[in-house]
Amino acid sequence: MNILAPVRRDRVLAELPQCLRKEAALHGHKDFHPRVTCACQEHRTGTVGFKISKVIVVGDLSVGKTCLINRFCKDTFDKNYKATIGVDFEMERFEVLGIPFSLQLWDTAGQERFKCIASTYYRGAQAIIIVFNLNDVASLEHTKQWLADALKENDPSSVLLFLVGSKKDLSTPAQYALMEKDALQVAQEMKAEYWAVSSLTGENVREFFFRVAALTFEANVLAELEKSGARRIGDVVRINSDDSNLYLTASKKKPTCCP
Ligand SMILES: Nc1nc2c(ncn2[C@@H]2O[C@H](COP(=O)(O)OP(=O)(O)OP(=O)(O)O)[C@@H](O)[C@H]2O)c(=O)[nH]1
Ligand SMILES: [Mg+2]
Repeated sequence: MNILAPVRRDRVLAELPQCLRKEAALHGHKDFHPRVTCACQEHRTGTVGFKISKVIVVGDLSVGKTCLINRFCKDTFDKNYKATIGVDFEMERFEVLGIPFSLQLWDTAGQERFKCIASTYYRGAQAIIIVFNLNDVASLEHTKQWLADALKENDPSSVLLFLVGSKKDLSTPAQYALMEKDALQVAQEMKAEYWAVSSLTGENVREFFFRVAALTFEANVLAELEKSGARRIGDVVRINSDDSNLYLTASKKKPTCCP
């Protein structure tokens, strides 16, 4: 996909999409961070609009990673299982608060024999999506190992984590409620945001990826502002030759709306 192609109208985010469950959310704020909104209004988002953020999708074989990506990116669903061999990826271009923002979604293989090829692509992720099957408790238990492997190649302090239960259409409300209890606990332990989706019906798929795009964008802009802030603070000049202790930052230009 051409990175310079115009953003589809249904990939435009003007507001922060909400989390699924407050108990396991990366944050429960209703709106984007005020510094982010302000930076976007003033087009002070640095390199964010030109960057592509890497998102990796991991989890047991056949939990539905490929179907999840295909439902969002192509709006298709294949009921036949075709194992992913190694990795595959899709590009998705968004516009968040008026700024172009691209996600590269890496679909990795869950099968043990392809895992070592797939794991070489884990590095440099800004978000990790760990998928399990809502109808298979073992796949939930394995998510901790998938996370540990993915974190070996990434910075745990800056990467965003999402725990996603798939195939929601196959569980009854009672079965779902039981599984959700365990899944919320795992998500809290991992410090991941919890979602439950169905690629067959499309339930929550778009909402989930919008949330991933929005939170990754927000984290990117905040990091960019911190970097530019650090540069300004380091850039000092002495303004009074009589007082050797008096220093002032070089940039006197005040932002118009930032706190
Ligand atoms: N009913 C139902 N079936 C699903 C859903 N998502 C995936 N499946 C089915 O589950 C099987 C595996 O789906 P994939 O998306 O290929 O699984 P995967 O996690 O990519 O598997 P690997 O590539 O081997 O790691 C396929 O037969 C899909 O049709 C869903 O939401 N509901
Ligand atoms: Mg696959």
